[in-house]
Amino acid sequence: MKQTVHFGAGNIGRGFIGALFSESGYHVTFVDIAESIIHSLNEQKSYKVKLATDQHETTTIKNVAGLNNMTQENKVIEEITGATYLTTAIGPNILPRIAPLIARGISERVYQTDEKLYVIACENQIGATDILKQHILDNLDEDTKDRLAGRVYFFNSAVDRIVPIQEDNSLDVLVEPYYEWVVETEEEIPEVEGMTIVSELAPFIERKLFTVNTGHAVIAYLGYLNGKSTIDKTLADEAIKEQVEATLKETGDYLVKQYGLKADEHNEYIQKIIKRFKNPYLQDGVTRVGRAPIRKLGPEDRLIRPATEAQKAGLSFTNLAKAIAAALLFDYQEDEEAMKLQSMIKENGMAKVLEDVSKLPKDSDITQEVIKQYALLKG
Ligand SMILES: NC(=O)C1=CN([C@@H]2O[C@H](COP(=O)(O)OP(=O)(O)OC[C@H]3O[C@@H](n4cnc5c(N)ncnc54)[C@H](O)[C@@H]3O)[C@@H](O)[C@H]2O)C=CC1
Ligand SMILES: O=P(O)(O)OC[C@H]1O[C@](O)(CO)[C@@H](O)[C@@H]1O
Repeated sequence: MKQTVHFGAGNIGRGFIGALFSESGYHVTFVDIAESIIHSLNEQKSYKVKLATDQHETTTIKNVAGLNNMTQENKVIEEITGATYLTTAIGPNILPRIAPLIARGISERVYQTDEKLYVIACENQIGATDILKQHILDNLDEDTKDRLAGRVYFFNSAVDRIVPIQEDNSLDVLVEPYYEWVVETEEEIPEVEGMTIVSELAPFIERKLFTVNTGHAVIAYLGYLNGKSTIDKTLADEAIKEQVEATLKETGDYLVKQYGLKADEHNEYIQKIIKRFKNPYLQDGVTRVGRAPIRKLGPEDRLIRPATEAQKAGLSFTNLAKAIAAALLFDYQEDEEAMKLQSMIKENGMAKVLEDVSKLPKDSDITQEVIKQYALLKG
């Protein structure tokens, strides 16, 4: 049986990427630090993926196992030597932490076999695989680096499926029915059901990140500010829905201009995404979707990049500035980044935070607009 190794046995790992590999006839080894998940995977050897629909259609995912990357390093290395694919869905901030072990696996592998290994990071970040690749290269010696060509391939990708935090401790995962996994390559690669291959990822990942993720972030931060618990409940508020649409009009104007999209088709895409957000079965918490606001306020991420690109293109960014202001007001106590952001704002002021976190010059028009919107939102 073909083998794949997937780092991150969380919501997207089990509910999306690992499930697609299993359905495509692969044995999937999940690698994670959560011992309870690893234990359950090895005990049960299967789990269920349930669709968030009226019918709750359920699929059993088989041929799965788990390894702990902290306590079973040698076994992880062994699995990497025998795998066809190595994927991650672990969170962009964690990639540097798993790169040394992946590098050790690759170092063993390239001296044992000429079989090809395909590495794909499935994270909400532009160029996530490039970033992972660089961390892996930093952990390889020159001889090993020379052996990568023709043996180890790195492809960027965009992943789109809403998988909320799961209610109980079971391995089973509730997921939305929609999914899209786009992988950038011109190589002929072994087929994986549900994987779409493109030669240029930029339009796909920007369209997804600046529609699904920007829209989601606006709902999460405004929902949080207005005391709402979930995404669907927030969208039921007409004023917030209008604000989401106004923000997606701004990202849409940039995307249409940048990638020559057809405006009416893009509007349909926006409406389709908003319909996905309304799914009442997901019960997706605003605090999950708003998680890690420092990452989300990064210069290349879902709020800042569309604002800076809109500004460069002479387009409106007022609603994006309001979304950024709402993110700066996300003071959810259980979110480490939210707490850090709040103390940074308290200590240094907003303009300095936007300079440090978002790489926006203090006197930029976006910064000035965010400060204005922040005051309006705070009331
Ligand atoms: N949940 C969703 O709807 C979507 C998530 N994504 C992206 O997928 C990635 C994963 O997200 P989720 O699955 O939602 O997160 P999650 O929190 O459910 O899963 C992450 C997993 O990584 C594990 N992990 C954390 N640190 C680790 C370490 N040092 N070593 C090994 N394992 C470690 C955790 O134990 C957890 O099982 C993120 O980049 C996210 O942006 C992308 C599209 C959809
Ligand atoms: O996973 P992140 O980057 O923290 O952000 C949450 C976002 O990602 C998703 O999990 C799916 O793309 C959305 O639910 C949401 O837009």
